[in-house]
This record gives sequence, C-alpha cells and structure tokens, in this order.
Amino acid sequence: MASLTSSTSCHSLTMPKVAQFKIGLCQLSVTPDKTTNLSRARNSIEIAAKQGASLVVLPEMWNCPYSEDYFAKLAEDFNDEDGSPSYFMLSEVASCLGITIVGGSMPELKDGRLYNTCCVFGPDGKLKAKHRKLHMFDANIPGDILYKESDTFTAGDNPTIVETDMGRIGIGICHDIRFPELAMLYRTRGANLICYPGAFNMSTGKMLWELEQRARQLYVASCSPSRDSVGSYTIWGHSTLVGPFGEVIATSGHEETIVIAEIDYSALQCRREGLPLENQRRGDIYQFVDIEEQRP
Ligand SMILES: O=C(O)CCC(=O)C(=O)O
Repeated sequence: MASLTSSTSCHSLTMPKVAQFKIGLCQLSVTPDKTTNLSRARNSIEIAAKQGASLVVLPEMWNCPYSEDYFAKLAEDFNDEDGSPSYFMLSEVASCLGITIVGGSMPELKDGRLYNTCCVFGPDGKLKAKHRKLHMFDANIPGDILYKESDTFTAGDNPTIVETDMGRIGIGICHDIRFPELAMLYRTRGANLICYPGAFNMSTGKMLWELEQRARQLYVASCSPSRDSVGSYTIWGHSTLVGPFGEVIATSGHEETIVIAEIDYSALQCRREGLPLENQRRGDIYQFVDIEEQRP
C-alpha cells in the first residue's frame, strides 16, 4: 500500500495507516420515525462495509427529518445512554464492523441548547471527534427560500480535524461548505479529506453543491439525505466524492443509495508536490482584517 509523504513545508502531513481504501456514502431516506431511521442507517452502513468500505459517511440529519417540527423532539443528549439510541448505534456498529464512521449529523441537546452535530467513531467504537455546525443556514431569498436555522440551533465554535486510520479528516456540515476559509484551514493543517454531511435544497443544490466540493483541492466527500425524505424542505441529494484535482470520482442521483468509491492518497501527494498551493499562498496580502479596524 502506498504511504503518504509530502514535500510541503506547511503543517506536516501525518502518514495515514492506510493510503488506499474504499469510502461509502450512505444517502438515506429519512422518516419521522427514529427507529426506522436507525435501522435503515445501520443496514446501509453494513452493506457499505460488506462492499469494502472502511470509512462510511452518513448525511446531515439522518435520524430526524430536516424540519423545525422534529429537531427538538428527536434531539439526543449524547451523554445519556438511554436517551441517545442514535449515538450508541453508531458506536456499536463501528466497533462491530471495525470501520470508521463519520456519523452525518444529528440534533444534539446539551445544557438546554440544540446543536447540529457530527460524531466521528473509530473502529473500536470510541468517539474520536464531535463537530458542531459552525455556520447557521439563515437565508431569505425572495421566491426561493426562507429559513432561519439560528432560530433553532446554536452554532459551534471549533473547527474539527480528526486523526483516523483513514487519514486526517476535516469535518464541515452543509452550510459550512460555503466558507472556503474553513477548507483552507483544514488543508493547511494537513487534512487529506474533508467530509461534509449536507442537505442542500433544489435551487442552491443545483447551482453550488458540486461546485463547492470541486473547488477545495483535496479529497472531499459529501453525503446527503435522499430527496424523498420527509420534511418541509426538498433535498437535492447527489452525495459525491471529489478528488484533489477537482475531479468527480463518484456521485449519485437523488434517490436512496450507497456510493462506494476508492480513495488513493498518492493522488493527493501528487497534487501537493506538483501544485504546492500551501507554499504559494500569500497569506501576507490577504489576511482578513475587519473593515472597522482599517478606518483611521
Ligand atoms: O448553503 C446552502 O445553500 C444550503 C445550506 C443548508 O441547507 C444547510 O446548511 O442545512
């Protein structure tokens, strides 16, 4: 198996234990019934693992419809073993199958607040990282979409990079994908792959979902619920794996499905050596300075 080295002088790349492996993107149909969602997700994860995936990614809000009517009702406190069946199912199935799971996102209840949270489990079933969505999807586009995620959820405060057997992975949730600064941060910190569980809608999905992924210049995996999911919001679907040159390696339509695709980090090494963006970038001229601070 190829190993990963780098000639870049940015944050040094860690050697993933495995540089070539299969990823599974479980594009799930989501219902109002959590038990049904859990058994569908488990089944889909098992099929992906059977097809050789050692890293499996789930969609944003896979255990709960993407709707304000359900978030609070189906939220879980991950510290409460009895009150968190989704969290413990993911942990158990990861250890049973000996795989890494980027567990999409779930509504998390913590100290009276709701977060849109992604949990990453290692092959021993232990929680490796928890990413709370950083950027709230507050949109008011007349004739198209009116949605205010911040009415329901609290934004997280930390970017998330997690060391796994399948490389260094940066996590973003849905609207987080629109902020290239976050991806740039992950890239300069040596991430091999960014996983974006997401649920774009019909208009922003068509325009931007794939484009945002192809512009990141490392491996990018996205995973969406399928379009027939229940909720007040029509989901775009199209879970995708993109390579470091912006190439779409594998994608899906909008129906429930599993995308299985191969990741080979030697392609990333080739991109980093042949096109050393991390060395070329001119952070000295485009640091973000608040406009107020520039006023005399
Ligand atoms: O940014 C977008 O267009 C869609 C974002 C979204 O649906 C979300 O963050 O849940």
